[in-house]
Amino acid sequence: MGALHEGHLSLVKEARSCNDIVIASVFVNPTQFGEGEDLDKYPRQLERDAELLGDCGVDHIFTPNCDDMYGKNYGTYVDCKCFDDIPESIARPGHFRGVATIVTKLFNIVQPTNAYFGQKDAGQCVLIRRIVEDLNMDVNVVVMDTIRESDGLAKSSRNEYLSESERKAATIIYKSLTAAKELITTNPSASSSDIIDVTRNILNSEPLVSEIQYISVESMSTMEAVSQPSGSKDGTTISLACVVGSVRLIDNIVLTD
Ligand SMILES: Nc1ncnc2c1ncn2[C@@H]1O[C@H](COP(=O)(O)OP(=O)(O)OP(=O)(O)O)[C@@H](O)[C@H]1O
Ligand SMILES: CC(C)(CO)[C@@H](O)C(=O)[O-]
Ligand code: BAL
Repeated sequence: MGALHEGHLSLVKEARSCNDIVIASVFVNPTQFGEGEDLDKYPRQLERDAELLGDCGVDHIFTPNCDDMYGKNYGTYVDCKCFDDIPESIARPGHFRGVATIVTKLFNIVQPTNAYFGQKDAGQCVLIRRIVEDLNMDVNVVVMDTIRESDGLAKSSRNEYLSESERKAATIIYKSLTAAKELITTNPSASSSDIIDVTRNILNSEPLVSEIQYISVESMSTMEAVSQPSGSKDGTTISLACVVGSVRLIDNIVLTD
């Protein structure tokens, strides 16, 4: 969606090193924003983005406007029902419908061999793999690790909204996730509810965390909640969404592979 940072550029660089032609899309997709969310204030800096993408050797930048993507009579949406109950979907109703729709449109327009996404948006990655499978799309989905600031905060375009004190406070997110990882490392049979309690207590220790929307331990391949990571046949992640000051941030880390 633009306002590019090293997280986005890591996807572009990997694409550049593995493909003949690289196309980057920059589009702030209105259908994935709910009412009262930050669609209008989302940072838009196309000139700077184009320079950064050029420096990474991108061949083409696709920057449609809203009318190009959703004309007057637009009426088709991709709705992945099995995603309705995951916490990010409950926190942002309609979000994944917007994501599934725009990604389907981008895939149809660009017809990529490989498409690159970031693990930071864990639910999005699982959703995209799901629509590719369900709708028989001939695209290889590649998921890249989350790129972080030196203090652990996941890079995000929304970090720009944080004041100085909120930016410092936001480091609690990664601290709380690494504490969860430590617990499962020292006690492999820990239950998800114990892991979530540890994470929640650490987040609650930071006064600038004004709301915890969810903390969940889930299967990495389906995003379904698991009650005990060691009992899961899949790898598991812990994901959370919280509000620092008035800025909503998400993050996740792998608990078990
Ligand atoms: N820190 C990061 N590390 C790796 N990939 C990332 C990172 N941040 C974003 N991405 C990936 O870049 C792609 C485009 O993301 P998008 O344009 O929505 O940016 P964003 O930084 O996730 O925005 P925001 O966090 O403000 O929602 C997505 O696949 C996303 O997962
Ligand atoms: C789905 C997406 C990757 C399409 O560019 C983007 O809109 C995003 O990260 O939400
Ligand atoms: N990558 C997530 C975009 C969003 O928050 O809408």
